[in-house]
Amino acid sequence: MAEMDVELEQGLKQVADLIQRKVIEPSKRREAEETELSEEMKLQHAWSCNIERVIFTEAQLKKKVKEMAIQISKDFEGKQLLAVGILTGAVCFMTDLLKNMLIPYQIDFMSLSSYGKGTTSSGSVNVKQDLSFDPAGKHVLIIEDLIDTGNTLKWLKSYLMTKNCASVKLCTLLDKKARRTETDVAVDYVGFTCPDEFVVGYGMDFAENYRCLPFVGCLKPEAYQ
Ligand SMILES: O=P(O)(O)OC[C@H]1O[C@H](OP(=O)(O)OP(=O)(O)O)[C@H](O)[C@@H]1O
Ligand code: HPA
Repeated sequence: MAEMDVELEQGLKQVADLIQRKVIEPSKRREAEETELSEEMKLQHAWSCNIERVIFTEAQLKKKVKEMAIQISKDFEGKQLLAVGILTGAVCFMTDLLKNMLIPYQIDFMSLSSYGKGTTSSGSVNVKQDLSFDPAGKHVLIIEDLIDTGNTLKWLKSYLMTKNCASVKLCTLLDKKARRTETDVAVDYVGFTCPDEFVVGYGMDFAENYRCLPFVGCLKPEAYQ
């Protein structure tokens, strides 16, 4: 069995054991059965054992995303909005953001990568999947989970400029300002400034894991080894 599968298996056993031993209260078990997992149970989630610290809780994310959706809806009112999500990290943020929008929009995706399995940018952007239709004439809103060096965004903005879009704006949930090397790229909507740590959860990964966590946190050093 792969190392991560063993960890997952162990995590699930821990949760089952806590329920069996009634460490988790019956009322909370009922909540879990009704699909609204309690905060404690979420922290017991299989991969949460590798989390050193929760940086943004689910409640904080929910509130911020709603505020952002309202602001964006006001700014794009009356415009043909095309929301372009950058796979894969932005999926959780994007779906929550769009669910809270008050105006109509179209959706498309691009898949880009510059991190691979590590925690540092390779510096070059790899297009794994391009837009599926022509964005010409549309007001494009790029939706990112996180801006780190700014390399991906700089490349993306100049790429979309060649497509005759009416405008190109950028929205990100997290901005790691301290790590920016591309300082001349404007970010139009930012959820939170992110500490200079490698973060996971709410769509963000380390080697494709942890995207499923409902909060944003940083990993224990041993989880990288
Ligand atoms: O500002 P930068 O240094 O360019 O980093 C930001 C990019 O890195 C992350 O994607 P990643 O390559 O990790 O792919 P993923 O979304 O599939 O996890 C993130 O979603 C951004 O697209
Ligand atoms: N977490 C996940 N993916 C990333 C990060 C991060 O902190 N920085 C750039 N890509």
